[in-house]
Amino acid sequence: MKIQLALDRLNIQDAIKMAKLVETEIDWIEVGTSLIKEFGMQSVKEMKKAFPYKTILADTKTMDNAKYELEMSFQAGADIVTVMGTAPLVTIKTCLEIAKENNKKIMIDLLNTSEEQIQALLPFTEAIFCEHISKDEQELAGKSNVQTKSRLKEQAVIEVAAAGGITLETVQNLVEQNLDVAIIGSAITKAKNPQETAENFKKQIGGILS
Ligand SMILES: O=C(CO)[C@H](O)[C@H](O)COP(=O)(O)O
Repeated sequence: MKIQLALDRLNIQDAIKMAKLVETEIDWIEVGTSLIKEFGMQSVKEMKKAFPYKTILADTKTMDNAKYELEMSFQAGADIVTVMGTAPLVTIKTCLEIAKENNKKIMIDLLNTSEEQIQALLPFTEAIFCEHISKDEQELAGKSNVQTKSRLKEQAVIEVAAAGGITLETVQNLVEQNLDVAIIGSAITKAKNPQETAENFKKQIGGILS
């Protein structure tokens, strides 16, 4: 399982510093929606410049304007861009086309996506699917990833990620389900010792698989 470091609610320089601290323990770097909203595509450009050999995910959470938003993100240096599963199918299909033209990928964020829509999306096997519990659901409705039981891998040959409040304790649940990407934000970025925490995540994931 890969670790995607989610960088949110930081300025660009602090986000780069955080990623440098844990660079060797993580696989992909996510430029979080909050950075993109606050600093625009500059945040993606600077992250790619600082980490040219890492996979950079731009968490644009695209809902519309697929061609414009994806081309802009890929030009800025993103390797993967997110689109919401609740977006119209034509938007998601266009995201896939633009990603293919650029030899890049998309991640479909399934936050609040109906079962019917998920079934319509499963044939898009080139995409990565993300089971996501939002900040508001975590903080205001008491949901956590320890409850996530993804059925996606039983239904299609796809890469599946999980996001939302993942901790050293709850990551085991994802490993046991054979998920492909653990998206981890605050458990690392807000830790007293981010480097040690990232190392522990890596050990935890590696330890269970070996
Ligand atoms: O997409 C996000 C917020 O919308 C975050 O990337 C995701 O929730 C991971 O961060 P954390 O581990 O802090 O929940």
